[in-house]
Order: sequence, then structure tokens, then C-alpha cells
Amino acid sequence: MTTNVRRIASEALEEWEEGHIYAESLVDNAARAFNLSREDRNLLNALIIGCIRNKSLLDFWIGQLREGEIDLQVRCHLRVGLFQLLIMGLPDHAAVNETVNSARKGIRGLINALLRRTIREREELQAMVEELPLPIRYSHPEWLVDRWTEQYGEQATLQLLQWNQQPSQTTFRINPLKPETLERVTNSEKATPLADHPEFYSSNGLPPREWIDEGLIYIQDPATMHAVNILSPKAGEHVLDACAAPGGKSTQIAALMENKGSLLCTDSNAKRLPRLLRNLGRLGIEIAETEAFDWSHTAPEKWHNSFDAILLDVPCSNTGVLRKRVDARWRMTPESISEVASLQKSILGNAAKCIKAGGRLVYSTCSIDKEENSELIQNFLQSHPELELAAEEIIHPASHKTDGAYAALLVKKS
Ligand SMILES: C[S@@+](CC[C@H](N)C(=O)[O-])C[C@H]1O[C@@H](n2cnc3c(N)ncnc32)[C@H](O)[C@@H]1O
Repeated sequence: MTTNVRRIASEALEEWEEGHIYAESLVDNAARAFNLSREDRNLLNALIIGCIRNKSLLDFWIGQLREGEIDLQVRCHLRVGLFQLLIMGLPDHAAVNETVNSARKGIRGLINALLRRTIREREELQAMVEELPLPIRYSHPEWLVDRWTEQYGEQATLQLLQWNQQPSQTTFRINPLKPETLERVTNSEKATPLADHPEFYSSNGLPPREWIDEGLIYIQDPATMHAVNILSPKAGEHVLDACAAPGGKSTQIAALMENKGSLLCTDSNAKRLPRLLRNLGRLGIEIAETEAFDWSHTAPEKWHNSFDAILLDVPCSNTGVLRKRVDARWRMTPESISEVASLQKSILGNAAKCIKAGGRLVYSTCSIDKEENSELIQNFLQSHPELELAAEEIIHPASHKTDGAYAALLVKKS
């Protein structure tokens, strides 16, 4: 029996609605379970990610095509069908036939009728989009659009919404700790250097597996580098990466330290440590140790006043990376942002005690929300006169054409 990728996509979307699994995991799990070819996997990925990214718009169109209640199973098939016909631009024949055949017999007639009507009314349906309110047109929750408009204004919000709707490209950083990287990667046609981001490259699709396995590269966005550059770790220093897993920034820190000195990598989630260790090993990092530690608790005495430099890449709402994490916009709430901000504040308070006199700490997030960034830092500094804000950087994704990020450099007075 041939694999029907549309059926797998519709079933995955139904499962996604239960709210317990990330879109990327759905793609990975299905690709493994059905032993999908690279081509089928790419199509499945495009369908699942695209339907979640455009959920409100697809549901608006479904509402135009059929009044009244539609059960979740039918809705997921329709989302997959309409995404192909109205956004992805796949040939009508393949999109309709494969999508109709992917449904169980009892609902095929309805899906067939609505997809054929979509083809007949395609121009009208597409023309309606320009008049739609932003949260539907760009498929973001209304409260989030309002929040960004308040924080950044209408123009920046519009640019951000448009940016988040574009599929992202794969980017990676080359590992300067492996001498063979220069010849193997930077001279290869499979790697295109990113302007303005030394050491970062893009590839058409996934880069060669062996580059990853041999630690020549690490898949990450150039925005991740700002926090580490501001921290500016030096060879021979004693450095802490407090929220380290899976280790992307630890590998950047170790590279800037030229693999000299010591780097303690902690994370509260012990289950994430083996992957962190594998990544450090793969990239040839010899100065790092890992340990499970929850920074919402007071740090052990031995770490107090002991680090030259600390990176706090705290858990966050992910509002700066919604283009890549398509689930996040649908799962976050204003309350969840406040909750994570309160965790961030407690992590910062405990880690700040571990900076040496004259030492430094960079607090960083991949959020662009003020509650988790500048407001939190300003509030924190009011009750911590021993610390000074030495630099602050916010990366807005649409204007920088990278992920979003925030970093604040705090220095402890000597
Ligand atoms: C943004 S991720 C870090 C990404 C990492 N710095 C990198 O570049 O690959 C945040 C990490 O913080 C960890 N974390 C969450 N709460 C924590 C806590 N209370 N103490 C320490 N780590 C925590 C999470 O398990 C997660 O691995």
C-alpha cells in the first residue's frame, strides 16, 4: 500500500490539537513510523507546519465554504486541502484527489465537494484576505497582536506578523575548534555564508549529516551569538552557562575561550544533560563539565562569588522565534508570560550571587516581550545596587532578518 502523506498530516494535526506534542515531534515521529522518503518527509513537514502557521486563516476560509459546526477530523482534512490549494499552490488535481482519498469513506463526499468549491471560488477567497483583521490574516492570537502593537507600534507589529508567516531557512555555525572545518565546510558549495554574521552559513535543506556528526557545525540561528558576544568569555576564565541544554551557546562560549579555562554547564532538566554532553563531545570541547541544577533554588555556597562570567539563557515565552516554533503562539497566554517572567526573575536572583566581584553576567532570552526583558532587568536592578547595566541589546526579527533575542550585560561592582 502506498503512503498517503495527506492522511498522516491530517491525523497529526488532530493529535496536535490535544496540546501535548510539538509540531516538529509530530513530523519526526511520523517520518520514523512510516519510514518516509526524504521527499515525503519534506511534504509532510510543509503540510503540518504550514497548517499550524496559517490556522486562523484556513479556518476563516473553511467558515466561508460551509456554515455550521464541523468536526475536528473533517476540519483537519480541510485545513490540509485548503493549505495546498490556496497557500502552497500545489496542482489542483493532486491536492484534491490525494486529500479526498486520505479521508475515511463517510466524509469523503463532503471534503470533495468543499475542495472543488474552493477551486471554483479561489480568486474570491484569496481576495478576501486583504480585508481581514491582522490576527486572522496572519494567524496569531488577538491578544498577542494587541500586546505587540502596544509595545512596538503598528508598523513593527505588521512586519513581525509577516516575518513569522515565512518559512525559515536552515542556518548553522561552523566550529572553529575543529581545524578541518575550514576546508570541509567553508569551501563547500553546500554552505552559503550569511552576510553580516561571521561563522554562520545557510544550506539548501539540511546540511550534510557528517558535518553535524563530526562536530564541524552546529545548527543554530545567528541571533544566538549576540548574548555570547556581549559576555565575551576569555581563555582561562571560570565561566558558568546556567541554563545550558542542549548546549548551543555553551559551544560558542568554549570556542571564544579557545578551549582554555573552565566552563560549568548546568540545567534543571537532568534528562537534557546527555544530549548536552553529546553536543559538547561532538564539537571537541574539553573544558566543560555538566551538572543538573535548578536555579530557582539558592546556589550551593561553593559557587557564590566564584565565576568570572555567567550566561543565563533563561527559559522564555519564545516570542522572538515564532517563525520557527509554530506551536508557541497558540499555546502561550498573557498569564504564561507572567509565570515565566517570575521564574526568570528567581533564576537571575540566585545566579547573580555567583558572580565574582568585577565579574559579569549576561541575561538572555529568545523573547521580544518587555515583561521578560527590559522591564524585568530594570526592576531587578532597583533592588540590586551591586550590579550595573553595562549593555543591552534587543534583536527584532523582521528588521534583523534573524530570530529575535534579548541580552543584558550586568557587571558586579568590585
Ligand atoms: C532557552 S533554553 C537554553 C538553550 C541553551 N542555552 C542553548 O543555547 O542551547 C533554556 C534551558 O533552561 C532550562 N531551565 C529551565 N528552568 C531552569 C531552572 N530553573 N534552572 C536551570 N535551568 C532551567 C531548560 O531545561 C532549558 O534547557
